[in-house]
Amino acid sequence: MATHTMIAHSSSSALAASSPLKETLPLFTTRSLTFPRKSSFSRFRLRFFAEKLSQLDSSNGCASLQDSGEHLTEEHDTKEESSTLSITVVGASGDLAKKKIFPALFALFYEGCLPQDFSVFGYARTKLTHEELRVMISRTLTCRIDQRENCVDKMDQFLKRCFYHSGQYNSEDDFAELNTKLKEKEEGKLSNRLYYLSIPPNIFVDVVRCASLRASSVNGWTRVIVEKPFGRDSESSGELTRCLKQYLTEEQIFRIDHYLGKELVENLSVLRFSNLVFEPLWSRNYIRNVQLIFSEDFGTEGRGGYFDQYGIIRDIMQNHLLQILALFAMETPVSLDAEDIRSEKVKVLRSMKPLLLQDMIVGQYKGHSKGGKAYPGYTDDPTVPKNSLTPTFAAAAMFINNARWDGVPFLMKAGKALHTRGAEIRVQFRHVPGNLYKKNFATDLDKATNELVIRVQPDEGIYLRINNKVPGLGMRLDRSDLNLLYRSRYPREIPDAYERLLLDAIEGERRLFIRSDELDAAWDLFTPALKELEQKKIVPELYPYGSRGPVGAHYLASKYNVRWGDLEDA
Ligand SMILES: NC(=O)C1=CN([C@@H]2O[C@H](COP(=O)(O)OP(=O)(O)OC[C@H]3O[C@@H](n4cnc5c(N)ncnc54)[C@H](OP(=O)(O)O)[C@@H]3O)[C@@H](O)[C@H]2O)C=CC1
Ligand SMILES: O=C1O[C@H](COP(=O)(O)O)[C@@H](O)[C@H](O)[C@H]1O
Repeated sequence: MATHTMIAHSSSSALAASSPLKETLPLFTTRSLTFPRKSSFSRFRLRFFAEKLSQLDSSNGCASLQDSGEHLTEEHDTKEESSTLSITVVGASGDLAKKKIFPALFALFYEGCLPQDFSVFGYARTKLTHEELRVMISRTLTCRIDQRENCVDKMDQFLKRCFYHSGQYNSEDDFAELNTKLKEKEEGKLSNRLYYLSIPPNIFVDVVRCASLRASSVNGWTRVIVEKPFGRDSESSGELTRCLKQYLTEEQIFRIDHYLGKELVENLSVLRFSNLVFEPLWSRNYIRNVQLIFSEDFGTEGRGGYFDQYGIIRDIMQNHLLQILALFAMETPVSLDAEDIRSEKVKVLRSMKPLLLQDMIVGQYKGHSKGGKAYPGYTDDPTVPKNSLTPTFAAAAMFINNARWDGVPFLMKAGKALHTRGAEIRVQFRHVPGNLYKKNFATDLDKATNELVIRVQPDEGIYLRINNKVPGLGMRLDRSDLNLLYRSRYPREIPDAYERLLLDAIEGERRLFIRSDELDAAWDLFTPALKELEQKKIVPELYPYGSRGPVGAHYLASKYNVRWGDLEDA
């Protein structure tokens, strides 16, 4: 086994710079309001400082901090001026890079969240000039609604910092050339380098090998953001981790799950741990079931080739929904530090029962015509085999074997080509014992339990469904929502998940990235059922494009005496 690592390849000062200990955050003391080096300091804490200084303006918290130069120490200024950040987007010609990564980087620049001295490199095989890359990127850049005035100038400034290098993913020479170009931009300053692997997973290791051996920073940190999928099962995921760790330390690997960067997912812990009214209810004593629901109103159009190798369980459930579940169900972490939170997530994942085939159902969408328009079936995609059994829909019931959650079904449902697009967490509470008002409900009492809904997207919001009296002389009860709709409460645009996660990676904040033991625990829960599904060649239930999905999902829920909450909203 090769023993090179980015650290081994670097000088001793690089070793120090990339050591986790070096990235430990200095503590805030009231004696002096000294800011630590910004690049090693989480935005989370910078906000804390900023609030202390009453300088947080109405932006997302970065511009005000850049503007607060007079409060920074000389030491900070010197370090900031003498360091550079190079962000290399590997797979720059691809869908994700264009759709999400470049726009997120621009948004960070626009908000003043990137360091003074940064450059962005695109790397891919496609032959492009710097100018062609800039034209490509410029098509997807947008400005925040409330600050449009200087948008064009800002875009120009950003695009001037963007460069392109064409190369093969397995060529050390091509990465050595990239290294030369990066060094030109870095001008001998302390250089921090971030690689974003926006490429298919089969070339992750090649890129990491070439980048680590030939294009890692010699005097600053080098970090690599790895996109999903992290393997197809426990074995392949373990193998990927082993291969990556030949070249990188765990601290250098930032495994991204972009759902963790979504505003409402971030808010989950705040809701739970900062409101006395929720935490006491957060257990089997009061919660009847929890539902994690993801739906898209479009199919796998354009991504059929990728999707067919993975399917909806690996694409959405094993990562996005399971991560939300872990945050929802974990015990209170010792602190908000990344390792404390991630350790609690691992604990709860390891307390879960691996998914059983009898606790899941799978579906696949078929072609459908509606309003004179024909919608294709999954297997109509030319990149998908005609006899594919890959699920585009799945529902599953999972359980946590610990004192808090014993017996509570956690139901997941995820599907493509459904009637609507959305992601939400639904918490259905138990009945009020000996309900005084049993006979005053017009509807079935079973529907009259409280429900807390955290709507991740679209129309981000949190609402609590309660029972109330209908005004009038009679005594009829109704259900209403106490509704925190973000659009009304916070009219400012919510940053995209990729913005938050990119900024965190730049700042070395690992809280929202997946640690390797979390990943192992997540795969252990799904691998046996996935294998059985494939070995037994289970045929998915067909559902029409644009429908509510297979009826099997209702049978699964009713087996655990649950009704899907989203259907009652409809
Ligand atoms: N697109 C999305 O919405 C999402 C994507 N992801 C993940 O992000 C990563 C990138 O996704 P996406 O941009 O859609 O991927 P693409 O298929 O668009 O690939 C990105 C780039 O990689 C190169 N590439 C593609 N296929 C191969 C191949 N077989 N061998 C070598 N190079 C190849 C191409 O660049 P060139 O030919 O110029 O070298 C391409 O532009 C993937 O891991 C994906 O799973 C995760 C969440 C959402
Ligand atoms: O990771 C993925 O996520 C997207 C959905 O992301 P969203 O932020 O638009 O909700 C999904 O379409 C894709 O299949 C999957 O790979």
